[in-house]
Amino acid sequence: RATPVEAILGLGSNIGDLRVQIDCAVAALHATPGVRVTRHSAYYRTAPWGQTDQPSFLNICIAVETTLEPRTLLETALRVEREAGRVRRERWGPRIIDIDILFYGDEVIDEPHLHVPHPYIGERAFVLAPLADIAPDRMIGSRSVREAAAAIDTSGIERLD
Ligand SMILES: Nc1nc2nc(S)n(CCO)c2c(=O)[nH]1
Repeated sequence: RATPVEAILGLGSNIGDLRVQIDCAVAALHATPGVRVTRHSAYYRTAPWGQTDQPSFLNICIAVETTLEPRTLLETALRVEREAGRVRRERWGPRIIDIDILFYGDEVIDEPHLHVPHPYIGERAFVLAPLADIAPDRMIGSRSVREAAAAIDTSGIERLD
């Protein structure tokens, strides 16, 4: 596409050196032609959501300016996960790195493996907390990210300095 659009990505890791793997994934995304990282949230240590008998996660959100189409951005995220050594096993099991596309401009996309805005944003404190650092005024349904982050139980979320 000719004009860049802002996309918001969520990254998580709960195996290995969490911070190194998150930082390497961000660097790999930034090094991708057509992707420029413009904002980075704080790091959060977060209790596992979904399958809870696994190690806690490190989560962030980043904003990127991208000229890649949504499907190509998804393929880029999957490539970065593979290059970090991710082997897709259990659907919600532990992983070296997980990259979710949370928003792509204001587009609504419902295609196989590509659902944007990400369906669980409003229910996941591990997404809302870092998201509120970089996109507090984005809307999730009728609420802003800021409002949703203030309303959700963040007892399992720790902001790291
Ligand atoms: N705290 C936390 N729980 C999670 N459960 C899944 S699945 N994931 C992977 C992202 O969908 C996470 C995560 O990144 N953080």
